[in-house]
Order: sequence, then C-alpha cells, then structure tokens
Amino acid sequence: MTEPPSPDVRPGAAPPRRARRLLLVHAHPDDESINNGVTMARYAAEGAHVTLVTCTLGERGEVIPPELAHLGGAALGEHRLGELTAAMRALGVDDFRLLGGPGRYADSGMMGLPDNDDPGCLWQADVDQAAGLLLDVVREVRPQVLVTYDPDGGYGHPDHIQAHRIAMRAAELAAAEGHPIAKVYWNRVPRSTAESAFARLREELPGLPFAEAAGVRDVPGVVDDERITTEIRGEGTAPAAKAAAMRAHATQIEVAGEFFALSNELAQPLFTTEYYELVRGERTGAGREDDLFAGIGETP
Ligand SMILES: CC(=O)N[C@H]1[C@@H](O[C@@H]2[C@H](O)[C@H](O)[C@@H](O)[C@H](O)[C@H]2O)O[C@H](CO)[C@@H](O)[C@@H]1O
Ligand SMILES: [Zn+2]
Repeated sequence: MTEPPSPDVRPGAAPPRRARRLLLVHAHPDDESINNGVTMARYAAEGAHVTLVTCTLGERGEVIPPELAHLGGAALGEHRLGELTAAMRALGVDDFRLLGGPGRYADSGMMGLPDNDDPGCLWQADVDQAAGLLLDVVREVRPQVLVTYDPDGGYGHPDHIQAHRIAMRAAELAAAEGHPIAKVYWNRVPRSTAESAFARLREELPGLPFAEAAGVRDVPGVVDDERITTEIRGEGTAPAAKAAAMRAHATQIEVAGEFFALSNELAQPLFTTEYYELVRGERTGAGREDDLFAGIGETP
C-alpha cells in the first residue's frame, strides 16, 4: 500500500478529510476484528480514516467466561460495547458507531429462533430506513471503499444478511445522489487457504485448549480461489493488533496462538491475511490487488 499524502491542517480550519476513507459495515461487536482486524489496523496506521458501523450490540450472544455468565440482554449489550471500544483501541481505530445509535436495532439471534420475530431486531428492520441511517454516515465521511458481507452474510446469520442488504442499499442510494462509493468489497476466504489452514489446525489441535476443530464449511465467506480479487497481508504490528482486538471480545472469542474459537468451542484459524471480492468498481491489473484503494485517485 502507498503512503497517502498527510493532510495539511491550517490553524483554525476544520481538518480536511483524510485522503483515504474506508467504511466497514458489520452485524455485531466482534465481527470487525474477526473479518478485518488486520485491514483496519494497517489502514489506520497509514493515516486513513477508518469508519466502522456496527448494526447491533450483540445482546443475544452467548458468554464464554464463567465469571461473566451472568451477563445477558441489555447488560450484555453494554458490556460488548465496552469490548468493542477496547478492540478499536487495539486496532488504532477511533471512528466506530452503532447504526442509528446504541440499541436502535436489537440482535436478532441465530436464524430460525423466535428471537428473529422481535419487532425491534435488525432482521425485522425496514432495509430502506436502515440504509438511510447508514447513508447519513456515507454523506459525512464520503468513503471511497466499502467493506461488508456477501448476500448470505458469510454464514446465514440474520443480522449478517441484513447488514449486507443495508450496506449495499446505502451504496445504491449514495450513487443515485451523485456520490458513488468507488469500490465495494465482500469479505471472503479462498478455499485452498481455508483447507490448508484447517489441515494445520488438525495437526496442532492436541496442543490447543479446544476440544474440537471446526471445518471449512464453518468459515464465513469461503469461495473458490479465483473469486478472490484482493488480499491484505498482515505486516508489522497488524497481526498482533488483530489478535489483541479479538481477545478484547472476551465474551465471544477465545484466542490461542494462530487459532481461536467462539462460544461453540470449535477451533478455527485466525487469518492474518484477509481476503476480499471486489463487487463494485474497477479492478486494477490481472493479479490480486494488495490495496483496497488500488486505482482510486485522490478524491476530496
Ligand atoms: C461471530 C458472530 O456472528 N457471532 C454472533 C452469533 O454468536 C453465535 C451464537 O451464539 C451461536 O449460538 C454459538 O454457537 C456461536 O458460538 C456464537 O458465535 O450470534 C449471536 C446471537 O445473534 C451474536 O450475538 C454473536 O455476535
Ligand atoms: Zn456477527
């Protein structure tokens, strides 16, 4: 990735927009660190404006540490906001927001549960209305790059599916009013990378604090290698920052070296290269990009 020009801020003037502006849209606190921790840390360290919008507080999640098992509902949501704040500190990201404000949209629970019928949950949200709230952020930040999930939300969770729909609708609305987001990416993992990572996990499992290993099918967004357009490699301090951010989400994630598990206790690889599929905008060159902003000129 190239070094963007540092903004010249004249005394008294409002600081100009930073040259590179990345917007990520996620469903729950923890998704951003799992999917994009390296990417967020690298761009934040390079001086880009990294904005995270999380759609719910994750108050219907399970809780891993026994000493926190008493947390549930609003108390868990508040606790997870604290975890998100700590994770953002670890990644060096200072602009993170809840869509419509904390508690505007409730966690919908896993697909098929009665929780999905909660009238206040994200799964029941009016997508256009929610996209309008996200459009307010787009109008303020004017991101050149948007990252979100694929149409299945990576693994079929209702909040992930809705986060995808809201993000893609907001991108449509921004384009319709003359301020298109230049490049839109979906979180992906190339199948060959997932398969080799799980082969290594199975070898190392006896030395890990996890009883079982998950499988490739449990990893969100796995696609054939040729669909991968972009990879952001963990360099410098970014891998350690990602692991620290994931550890900050202690109610949801247990990290052990280059692996982690969610509350289902199924070990999976902690990827320190993060992969994307470009779905809107111009691809640069024939091979994989190494920069989400590749091909984007300086935009005010
Ligand atoms: C990574 C992610 O999206 N987590 C969601 C998910 O949590 C999973 C859920 O509790 C499931 O029952 C467990 O087996 C699994 O281990 C959890 O990761 O769904 C939660 C409820 O909607 C959500 O709060 C959490 O962030
Ligand atoms: Zn999630």
